[in-house]
Amino acid sequence: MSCLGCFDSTKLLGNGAQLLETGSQQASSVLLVLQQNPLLQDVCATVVAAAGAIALVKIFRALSSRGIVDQKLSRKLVHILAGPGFALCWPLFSADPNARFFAAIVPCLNLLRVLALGTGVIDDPKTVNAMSREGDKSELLRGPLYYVVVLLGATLVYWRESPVGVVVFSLMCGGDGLADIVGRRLGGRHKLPWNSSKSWAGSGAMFLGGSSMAIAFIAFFCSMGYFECDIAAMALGVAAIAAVATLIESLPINQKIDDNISVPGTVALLGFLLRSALLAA
Ligand SMILES: Nc1ccn([C@@H]2O[C@H](COP(=O)(O)OP(=O)(O)OP(=O)(O)O)[C@@H](O)[C@H]2O)c(=O)n1
Ligand SMILES: C/C(=C\CO)CCC[C@H](C)CCC[C@H](C)CCCC(C)C
Repeated sequence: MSCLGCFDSTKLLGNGAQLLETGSQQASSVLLVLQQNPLLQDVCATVVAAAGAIALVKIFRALSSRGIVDQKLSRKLVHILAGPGFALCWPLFSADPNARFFAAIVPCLNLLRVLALGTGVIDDPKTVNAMSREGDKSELLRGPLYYVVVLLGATLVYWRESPVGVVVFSLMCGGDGLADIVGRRLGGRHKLPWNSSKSWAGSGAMFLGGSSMAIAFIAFFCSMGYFECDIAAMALGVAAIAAVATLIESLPINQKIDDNISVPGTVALLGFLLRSALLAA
């Protein structure tokens, strides 16, 4: 009896393998065209990063508006993920000296978005909730605004040429972001003697999270050939900077100076002073 419902699994696998081969050939030819056309490559990379930014915020807008993720946690997760997510797009851009200006378009667009949301030009309470502590749109004109400006600065000033830029966003995103999440949950009674609103657990998370993200990204960028580095010397330099930035973040000053200013500012200053350690060949 012929089995009408049966299928030739061998033929199906063969077709699948053929499809995969065709797809990879097409992908290779697209990559070849992009490599031969830096302008097109940078435009495509900008579109990918911009789309990623939109997707990230939309995901946490949906999660926080459905109550799946607490609003404060949503804000911190966007804070932790946006910066490294953006930096992971940097290798998509060409080696052209103007590539950084294309990459800078992404934080610029988000700067405009944050300004429009924070001033009410765009009325989108759910997105405001995903990026604010209490849902007050004017809050976006502080932390989130400074955050995007820092990413813009790291892109234009440091780009893929200096590990200082990596340390700047790593300590702002992976450090300060994690300090909040860990500190709120594990901070408990072990508060800092000089700041009862912050804890050893939070500061420990800031140091470990920020320095780990920085070392990981610098090792990645070194492997991409963006800059030479002696991993041991670089790790020491990162640890020293992370320790000072952690101390600054722990001070009771964030009512006067936002952490998204004090932490990156400290790193930029120390990075300049320690640039030889970070770039030791
Ligand atoms: N070193 C730290 C940092 C934060 N926290 C915990 O995280 C909460 C929020 O920390 P803070 O940095 O003040 O958060 P925000 O200012 O809201 O966050 P952002 O830096 O994004 O402005 C603190 O109240 C505290 O419970 C902590 O225990 N130890
Ligand atoms: C709530 C935030 C900070 C408060 O401390 C973070 C605000 C995030 C910005 C609105 C979005 C920034 C997007 C990046 C510039 C690009 C990300 C791209 C990537 C592919 C996710």
